Amino acid sequence: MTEAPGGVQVVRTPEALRAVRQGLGPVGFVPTMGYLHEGHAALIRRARQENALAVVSIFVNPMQFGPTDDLARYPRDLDRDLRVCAEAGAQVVFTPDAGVMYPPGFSTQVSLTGVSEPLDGAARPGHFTGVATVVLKLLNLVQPDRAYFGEKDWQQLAVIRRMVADLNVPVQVVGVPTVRADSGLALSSRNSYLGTEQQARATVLSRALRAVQAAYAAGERDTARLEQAGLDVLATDPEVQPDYLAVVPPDLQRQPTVTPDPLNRVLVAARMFGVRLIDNLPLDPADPVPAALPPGGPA
Ligand SMILES: Nc1ncnc2c1ncn2[C@@H]1O[C@H](COP(=O)(O)OP(=O)(O)OP(=O)(O)O)[C@@H](O)[C@H]1O
Ligand SMILES: CC(C)(CO)[C@@H](O)C(=O)[O-]
Ligand code: BAL
Repeated sequence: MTEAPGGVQVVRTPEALRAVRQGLGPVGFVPTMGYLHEGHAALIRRARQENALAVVSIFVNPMQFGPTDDLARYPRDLDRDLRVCAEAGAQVVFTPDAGVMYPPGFSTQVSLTGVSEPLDGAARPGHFTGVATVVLKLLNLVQPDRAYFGEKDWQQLAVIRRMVADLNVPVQVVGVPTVRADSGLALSSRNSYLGTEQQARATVLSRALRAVQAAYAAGERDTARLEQAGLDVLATDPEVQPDYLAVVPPDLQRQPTVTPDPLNRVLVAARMFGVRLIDNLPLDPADPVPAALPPGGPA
């Protein structure tokens, strides 16, 4: 165990983690892949506010990357991350090596059907198996009372809620609203691949989502026509290569028409300048996400 500037304890093994975790009050846990930004800081601050101890993990999980994904070039800066963690109030950072998480002989995978299948599940085969497997391992290692995930990764949040409910994992999953730049661009570690001008162009994603919200507010209830309102905006920039733009109910299974539900969502994934970006918004901006009705359905 080492102590970084700001008083954060850095631990790299399950044994050291168990030692710092022992005997303390409620633990809030924020799993991340590092290269932290204000979106991560919002999760960490919330974890610290609601718990005695805030633990952050930083682990670029190879299992959730496909063979053509950006594992090798994924941005990393541990010193800067430790400063963000300290400023946001984290007391412990768990940053294991891949060999600690996946020692020789590792053979287990956690796979979900249903909520993990459409959208990013279809676009990134195996991705949610990698996410579910590592998140269950991290939850077992940290044993938090609450775990915090961003709504920016809406489908991931739904997958984790489903897994936690299905496998009786004793943790409360907390979703945290997406933090955006003033331009509307959702903050994301992968934005660092883009220059300033390219980030300005990438606001086309959130503008497309808002066009769908506007069509819904104007009374449109046909899923394909709602989606077309967003696709028309994406088509204004020839750089955009959409993977999907989809209007979905809480279980993420697309239906021909929309039935009112506060968890209806519009999600987009697209490649721009060689970078894959995702974003989502509620279909009706007047709908807050109800605490008792999580994405993925009631537990
Ligand atoms: N803008 C944001 N607002 C709120 N939470 C966020 C935001 N961006 C990421 N998160 C959340 O932070 C956690 C860790 O995410 P991760 O480390 O993959 O960051 P990321 O910015 O989403 O990276 P990437 O660019 O790889 O998608 C996840 O629960 C994710 O949903
Ligand atoms: C939840 C997570 C840390 C699992 O590797 C990752 O998918 C992420 O950062 O969103
Ligand atoms: N935030 C999602 C992590 C990934 O794209 O692998």
